[in-house]
Amino acid sequence: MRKIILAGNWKMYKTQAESLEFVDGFMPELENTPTEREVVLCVPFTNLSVMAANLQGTRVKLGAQNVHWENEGAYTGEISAPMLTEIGVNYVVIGHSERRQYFGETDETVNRRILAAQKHGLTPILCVGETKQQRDAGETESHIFSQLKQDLVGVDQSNLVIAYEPIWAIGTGDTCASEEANRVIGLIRSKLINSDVPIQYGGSVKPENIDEIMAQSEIDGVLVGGASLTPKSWSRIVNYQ
Ligand SMILES: O=C(CO)COP(=O)(O)O
Repeated sequence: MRKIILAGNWKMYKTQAESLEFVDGFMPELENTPTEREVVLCVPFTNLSVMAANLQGTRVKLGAQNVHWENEGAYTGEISAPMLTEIGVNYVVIGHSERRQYFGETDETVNRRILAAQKHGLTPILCVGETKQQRDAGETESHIFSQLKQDLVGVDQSNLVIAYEPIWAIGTGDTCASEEANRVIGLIRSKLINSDVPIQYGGSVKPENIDEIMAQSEIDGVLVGGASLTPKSWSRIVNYQ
């Protein structure tokens, strides 16, 4: 049985005070969520400690949004895996398209970050996906296969989550049709050694489309940006039908 993982990616949103307000509003909504669904919040680094303290004893798992490959060193602005595990972080988003697009992340650095995360017991959420231009040129599959080939060198597939996030569907309201997301995710699965790796869909997931997305046979969860920021929409997502 593949694990179902519903993860919110808060990106660069919420102060500590706003995070705590979210927890107060959201936790009561989790009471009826089936226990086999893993619920994760990937929050800004500055909120990890306060969230760890406030989520203690709950079923919500904590995630970070990046990790460096060295344990320590002269890498201004970076955060290492031991720094995250000390706080109680379980998951880390790696290779998000925003990091690849704005911060020079390459498949080589993505691979190094995944290996470091796994070495320290963190579960990487590897993001892959194509641009609109690549999709229009019929290069969706070749691009994603190339990302997977490079990003997964030496990676332990028993402690891994993959998120398929078509870049053109992120933050645009333009969701990838759920059947198409299902098809691409099936193709991603066909390239893996371990076919039980949970594969999420991400890109304009909302209360209005979550039921249809989760009804797809290959989709094991979602990675959600905007709609994970309010208790109301996030609770509707984790409580999908
Ligand atoms: O990038 C995403 C999650 O990592 C998706 O963002 P949105 O849900 O806001 O489209």
